Amino acid sequence: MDYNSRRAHWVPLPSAKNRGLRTQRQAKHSEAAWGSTLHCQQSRHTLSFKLAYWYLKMPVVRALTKVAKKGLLAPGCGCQVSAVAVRHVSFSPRQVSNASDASFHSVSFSETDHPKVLITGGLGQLGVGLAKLLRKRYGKNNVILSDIRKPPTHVFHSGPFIYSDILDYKNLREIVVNNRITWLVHYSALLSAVGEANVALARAVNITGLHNILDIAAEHGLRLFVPSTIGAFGPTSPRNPTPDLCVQRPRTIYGVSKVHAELMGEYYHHRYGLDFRCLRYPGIISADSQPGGGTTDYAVQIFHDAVKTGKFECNLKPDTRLPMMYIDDCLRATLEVMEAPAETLSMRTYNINAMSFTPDELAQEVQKQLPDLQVTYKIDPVRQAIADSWPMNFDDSNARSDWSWKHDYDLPELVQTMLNSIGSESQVAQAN
Ligand SMILES: NC(=O)C1=CN([C@@H]2O[C@H](COP(=O)(O)OP(=O)(O)OC[C@H]3O[C@@H](n4cnc5c(N)ncnc54)[C@H](O)[C@@H]3O)[C@@H](O)[C@H]2O)C=CC1
Ligand SMILES: CC(=O)[C@H](N)C(=O)O
Repeated sequence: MDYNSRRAHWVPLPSAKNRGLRTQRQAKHSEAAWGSTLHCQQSRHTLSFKLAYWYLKMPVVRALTKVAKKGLLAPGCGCQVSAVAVRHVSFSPRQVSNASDASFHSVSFSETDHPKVLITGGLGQLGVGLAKLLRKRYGKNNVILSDIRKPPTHVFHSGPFIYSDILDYKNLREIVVNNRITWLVHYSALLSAVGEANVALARAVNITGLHNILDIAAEHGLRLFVPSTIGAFGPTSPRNPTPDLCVQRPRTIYGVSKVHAELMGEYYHHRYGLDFRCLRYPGIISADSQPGGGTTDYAVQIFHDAVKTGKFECNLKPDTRLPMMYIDDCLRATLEVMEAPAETLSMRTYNINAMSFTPDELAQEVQKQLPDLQVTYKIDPVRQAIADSWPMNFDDSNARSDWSWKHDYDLPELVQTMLNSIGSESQVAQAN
């Protein structure tokens, strides 16, 4: 499906004619200039010229180039320059033409049935759980977790793990090529609160890193999943509920980087046929993995503190309403949207939702199970300002109608599941 849908969605370069060119000779020069502009734009990325050299040296690509050149230089029949020829000769999001991708990296139907998945930033709150789910479905060795951190022993022994820094383009490409990756799940990011504490790093990881990912995915014909977030909206967005399409003016570097990711992914989809898929996650709540420095982290911490100490100090005001989701729903949604036939996706970026609550409502639900829990409030002004600019309720009707998204966990099930899980963990810890 991938390769065919890429072809179907592929949008050609503006033809020489459209760019107001008169002769084929000019057309040829213009194509070269267009290509070199792209190359110049990429000049900050190391290896660009080396790769262009490598590309020209490859015999099959060279042959394709010849054929394409013939197309461009064909006698003046009045025909428009062939889109395919243009694509073969000069065009690439980074440095390798899509034509060569089609020849060397196209995803066959059988590979699509059993994707070979790479997860970046896989040691955070969500990656290990996603790897577990995908490995169940596609086989242990078909899902590679990666991160820049050292994996804990149980993760290291649970399936393939590899070091990958998304800021290192060459390292990423090597992993994708050597492991014949067909799907890329891009989880690396700095979340909202840590992002505000280190804007330069957040910009590098969330924006420059994403550029590497997009180019790798486009060059190698990968299906690419990049999560977005409720944080991609801001104070001028409608907040109750927030639809898929509306004003997006976030006030955090995290939110800005995620809007950038949504737009770049959709642009690459329309421009190069990249099979980009994106879900805007609410705050995700999980028992056996810790959140990585976000605004919604309180909704995880309350469970641990309730079980361990019976006391919880909340860093958001009691009436701060935010959309939330249990991790199993989030991971299943990710799998479902990745498996959804392309024709069911009327959009490439969808809101998904499950529930919406305030710290006070969450505390009351926990107190139904643990009546002695004491909750106090000590507001973190940074997190509070962020939360006040985010959606209170999320409209995910498009996901529900297009690819049948449906959540399983509401607030009572979430609380019960979290307490059971953390309770049994702490019993095991005490027994040891
Ligand atoms: N957890 C949540 O509530 C939500 C998460 N998301 C998105 O889902 C994705 C995964 O989220 P989490 O697992 O919660 O994030 P996390 O913060 O727990 O994990 C992110 C991972 O990225 C890694 N990383 C940082 N710099 C890197 C680099 N240069 N190269 C490779 N990896 C690097 C970190 O080591 C970390 O393990 C993120 O993109 C996040 O924005 C979106 C909405 C909600
Ligand atoms: C909702 C998110 O994207 C994340 N959990 C955060 O709070 O930053």
